[in-house]
Amino acid sequence: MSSTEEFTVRIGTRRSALAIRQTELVIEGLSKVHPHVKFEIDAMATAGDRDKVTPLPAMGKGLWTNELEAKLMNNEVDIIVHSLKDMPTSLPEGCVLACIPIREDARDVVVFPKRQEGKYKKLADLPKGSVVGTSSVRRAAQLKRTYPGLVFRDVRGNIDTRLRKCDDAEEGYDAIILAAAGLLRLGYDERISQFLESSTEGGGLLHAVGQGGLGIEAREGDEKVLALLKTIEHTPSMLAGFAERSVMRTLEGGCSVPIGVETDWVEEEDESGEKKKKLRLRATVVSLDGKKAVDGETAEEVASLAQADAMGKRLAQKLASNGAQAILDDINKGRESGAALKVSES
Ligand SMILES: NCc1[nH]cc(CCC(=O)O)c1CC(=O)O
Repeated sequence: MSSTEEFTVRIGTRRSALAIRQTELVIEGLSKVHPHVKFEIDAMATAGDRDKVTPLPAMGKGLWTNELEAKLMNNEVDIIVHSLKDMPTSLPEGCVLACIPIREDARDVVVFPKRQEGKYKKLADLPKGSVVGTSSVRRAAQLKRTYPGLVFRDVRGNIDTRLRKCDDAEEGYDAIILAAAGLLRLGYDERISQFLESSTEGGGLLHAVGQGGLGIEAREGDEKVLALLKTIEHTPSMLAGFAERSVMRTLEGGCSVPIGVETDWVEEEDESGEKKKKLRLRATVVSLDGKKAVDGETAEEVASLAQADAMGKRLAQKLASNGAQAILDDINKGRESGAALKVSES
C-alpha cells in the first residue's frame, strides 16, 4: 500500500479513558507513517464495563473483547485496539493478533491514598492488617505469599474509579495495586509509589500475561490493513507477548487464574564466547491462598513467532509437571464452590 493512498480505517475500542488513550496512541503511530489514512473510532461498553459487581474471574475470558470481535467479524470495524492482557489467548476463527506496538512498562505498581501524604513508600511499610485493593487473583495470590500480614480486597472499576476509591477514606483501602502502563498512559505517573517486579526487595510480583502491551486485532487475510499495521509493529514486544501468551494458553488459564510472567531481552555468551541476544521468560503459578507456588525460567534465542510460541509452551509444560497443573486443577475445582471467583478478603 503506498504511503499516499487515501483510505479510512475504522477502529473498535472500549469506551474507558484508558482504551480511548490507547487508541489515540495507535492512530498517532500510524499517522506518522501514513498521513493520508483517515481513522474513525467506534467506542463501546463491553460486558466487563457494564457489569461492575460480578467478580472478574466469574465473567469468563471474553468480557472485554467478545462484543468488539463481533463488530470486526461483521465488518463494522477494521481493527480493534485492546490492552493485550485483556485478550483471551485463543481468538475467534478469522481474527488474528496482527500487531503489538512497542510495549509500555509491564510492571505492577503500588498506589497509596493521597491522604497519607507520603507516609508509606512501599508495601513493606504497611502495618499488619492493612487493606490492599486489587481485583486480580494473580496479584493477590502472589502478594499473600510475601506479605502474609496484608488483607486483600476486590476493587472494581476503571483507573479513575479505582484511584477515587483508594483516596476515599470511607472505602477503607490502605493501598491499591494497578498496572504501571495504565497510569503512565493517563498521566498519573506521580501516583506511583513503588514498582513491583521479580527482584523487588521484600517481595515483588510477576505481571499479567501481556500487561503493558497493546494487542491490535484484525481480520485474517485483510492484507491492506495488515500491511498498514506492520509499520508500527515492534518485534521484541511482539515476540515477548507471544511467548507469554503461549504460557497461559498451554496451562489453559483464563485471564483470571494466578499465572504471572516476566520477560526481558538479555545478552548471554554461548560456548564459543559469542554474545547472543536471548529472550528471558519467567513464569509463576500460585495457589489462591499464596501458600503453594511453582516458578520457572528459561532464556532462548527467539527470532520468530513460532519460536516464541514454542518457548512459552515448553516452559508451561515444565511448570505443569513441577506441580502447577495441580494448583490450577484445585482452582478450577474451586470454581464450582465460588472459592476461585474473587479476591476474597483474607
Ligand atoms: N482490565 C484491566 C486492565 N487492562 C489493562 C490495564 C492496564 C494497561 C495494560 O496493562 O496495558 C488494566 C488496568 C490495570 O491492570 O491496572
